[in-house]
Amino acid sequence: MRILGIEGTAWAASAAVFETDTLSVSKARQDASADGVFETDDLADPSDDHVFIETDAYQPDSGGIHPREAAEHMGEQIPQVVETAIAHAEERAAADGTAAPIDAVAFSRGPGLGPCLRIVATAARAVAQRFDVPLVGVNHMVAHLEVGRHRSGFDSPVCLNASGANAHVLGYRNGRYRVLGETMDTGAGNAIDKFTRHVGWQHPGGPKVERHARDGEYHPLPYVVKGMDFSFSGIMSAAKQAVDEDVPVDDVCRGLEETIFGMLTEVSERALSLTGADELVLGGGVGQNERLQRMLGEMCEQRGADFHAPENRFLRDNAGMIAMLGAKMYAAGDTLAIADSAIDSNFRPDEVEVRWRGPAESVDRRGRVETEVQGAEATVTIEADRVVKARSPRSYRHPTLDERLRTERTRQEVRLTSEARRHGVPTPLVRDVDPEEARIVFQRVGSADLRESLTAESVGAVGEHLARIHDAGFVHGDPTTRNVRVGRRVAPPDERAGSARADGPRTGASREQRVFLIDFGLGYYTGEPEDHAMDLHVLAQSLAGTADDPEALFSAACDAYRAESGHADDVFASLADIEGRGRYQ
Ligand SMILES: C[C@@H](O)[C@H](NC(=O)OP(=O)(O)OC[C@H]1O[C@@H](n2cnc3c(N)ncnc32)[C@H](O)[C@@H]1O)C(=O)O
Ligand SMILES: Nc1ncnc2c1ncn2[C@@H]1O[C@H](COP(=O)(O)OP(=O)(O)OP(=O)(O)O)[C@@H](O)[C@H]1O
Ligand SMILES: [Fe+2]
Repeated sequence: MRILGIEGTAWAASAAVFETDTLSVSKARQDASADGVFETDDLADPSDDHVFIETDAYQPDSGGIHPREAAEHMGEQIPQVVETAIAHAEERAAADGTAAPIDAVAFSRGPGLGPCLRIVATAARAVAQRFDVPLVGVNHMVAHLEVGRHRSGFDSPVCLNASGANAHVLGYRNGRYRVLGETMDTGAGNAIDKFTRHVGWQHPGGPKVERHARDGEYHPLPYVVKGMDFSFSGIMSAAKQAVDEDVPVDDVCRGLEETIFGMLTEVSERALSLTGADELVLGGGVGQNERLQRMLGEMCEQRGADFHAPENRFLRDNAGMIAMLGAKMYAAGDTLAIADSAIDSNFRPDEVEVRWRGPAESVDRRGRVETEVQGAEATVTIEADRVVKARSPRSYRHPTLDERLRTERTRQEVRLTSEARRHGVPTPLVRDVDPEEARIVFQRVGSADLRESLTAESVGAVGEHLARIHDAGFVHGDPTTRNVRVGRRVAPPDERAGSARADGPRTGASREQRVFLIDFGLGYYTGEPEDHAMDLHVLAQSLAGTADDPEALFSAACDAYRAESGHADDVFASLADIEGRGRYQ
């Protein structure tokens, strides 16, 4: 199969030809499910794919990307890169004797700058008509992560996308890519580029920051991770201020890399831990950064996961990834009529109905029985009646930042775990603490993580508990389905009358579950409705990553929250605001 791809969401006027035999993989799997025989040896290697990419980059004279100039660039360059790619496809077809040079045309449908996208879509429609082949509308963000999955051969990895206008962690489940965590403000590259504009360096800033960071000493900047979400705006203001106050620019660049990439690595590790996945792929232009790749590689190695970063030509915006995903979509019958091929400049990756992956595939690998849990931050050893949680050093992080995060979070976890209990929220008792070693001994609670016991009752209890701690003036910071333990409630003695065993069958309220909040390491004191709403947002995202009916469960949590909270209206107003934030400007 040979597919023509066209990309032009912002800066890269790009066209590509992707030719593959590997799509027989999914066909081989389907055949195997029919007759039960599946020979992996029969599969072609993705590195045997033939990929030709022709790109003309838009380079602003000064400042950042100007939408009008970018569109002018697309208008001038797209026809020419497309003709070059078509000529290449025709040569390939002549060489191997195929009648048609291409089987389909794939184009970036969004997200991106509207005027640029329209030029790309018009070009794609024209080529589809000229060769009388189907049109495939590709989500650019999903292409950024599928290219890594395809090249790595991984089954169902967690995907970190670090591009210019975006930054998010995703995993596939139940027919869609689920956003497990994302930036609450700008994209990773845009944040860096804003800083370099302030310093007076030419766009794009990423490679310059990388060069300068090599000679710099780490300069501390604010580190903001909330569950698997994160924010860059505070870091950027602090970085600009630092250069204005004569901190050497090389040191600020080093601080930026250590902080931003430390955060992206941490949230990736959280996503691996939440889902139980043991594969990570990287996508996006910022992914070309060597320090980021090293951090992710080191983190994965330490937890026994596999990591893959595709080559740079597939990381930055390129039509190769569009053609590659286009091929998968085409093979799955996912084509567009010209009349339905409108662009979507806010096209989110979780809106895409994924037809090229099987329903049985999932990033979520649950149900393993473990006595030692490799959490995102800590190793947790589970004993008969206690658990030992040790935040071991993370060698991917700068040692100063690592030391600070481990001690602060250990102290905070102990303080807030106890404080929540004082407000009537079930939490494990703290039996021992060693802040120097970042080690806590807790009472063992519950019989399963919430993700293995997802009912409206248990998720509702989480909503109620969150409302209580929020009214008490603090947040949990990471209320995912792994940070809640569920167990049968042990009835008080008077309810036990007539029952020989404390855990035997009983009636009424005594059969209720007890729902414990654990892992308060990211919690902090705050009365801001927006911070409280973030807890609910983190819960909603983790339900989307682990539950089959996330909406119903989340609404159970919201109902219980409303019933318990003294300021629910403000919190839900902020939540609507957080969820409605467009992040593709
Ligand atoms: C919607 C689409 O147009 C957009 N594409 C995009 O932003 O281009 P991309 O090629 O994925 O990423 C460009 C960004 O990647 C950064 N970048 C490039 N090389 C870098 C490096 N070595 N270190 C850090 N950042 C780097 C640039 O500074 C720039 O901000 C997106 O995918 O979000
Ligand atoms: N007190 C406890 N009782 C029973 N199980 C526990 C307890 N504390 C932790 N666990 C188990 O260990 C797992 C990891 O614990 P915890 O979330 O505290 O570590 P972590 O490294 O912070 O993980 P993450 O950051 O991925 O949430 C939990 O999901 C739970 O299964
Ligand atoms: Fe991109």
